[in-house]
Amino acid sequence: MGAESKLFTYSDVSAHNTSEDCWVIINGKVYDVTSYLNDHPGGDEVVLGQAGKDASEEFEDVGHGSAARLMLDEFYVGEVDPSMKRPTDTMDATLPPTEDLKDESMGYLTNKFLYFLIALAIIGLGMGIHLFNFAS
Ligand code: HEM
Repeated sequence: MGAESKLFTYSDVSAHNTSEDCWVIINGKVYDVTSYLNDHPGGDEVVLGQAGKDASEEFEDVGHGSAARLMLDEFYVGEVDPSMKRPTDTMDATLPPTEDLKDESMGYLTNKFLYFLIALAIIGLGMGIHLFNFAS
């Protein structure tokens, strides 16, 4: 532990996603729970559903007691590289540009409508002058 902890990226961990090789991330720590799958009181399926992923929320939601928390040490293999962003964070980060694009296309349409109005006004003005000349 400590300074010697091994650092993994999210994609390193995601490669361990089977019942023969099952890693999960809980609160920034990486655990190899392969040997525990069959003994898990909540069943192997729920843990396998989180294999290779960040299971922090699921682990906390269940309200695991101190027995479960103490047990985690046994399976500890390292930490998630703190410089890495969670994949979901990266996905969220792509949302604003998509919104920007939408805004831009809206702006483009609004501009077209403005040009159309200006053209109408010029034609209207031309016709007005024409009619005025006729009248006088
Ligand atoms: C990966 C490390 C995990 C360990 C070491 C672990 C350990 C345990 C232990 C010891 C219990 C018995 C109750 C307690 O002490 O709190 C338990 C229950 C349970 N666990 Fe986990 N668990 C892990 C992950 C998960 C995950 C990721 C989920 C859900 C996605 C999960 C779902 C459950 C459920 C639903 C129960 C309740 C079972 C019941 O009371 O019938 N566990 N777990």
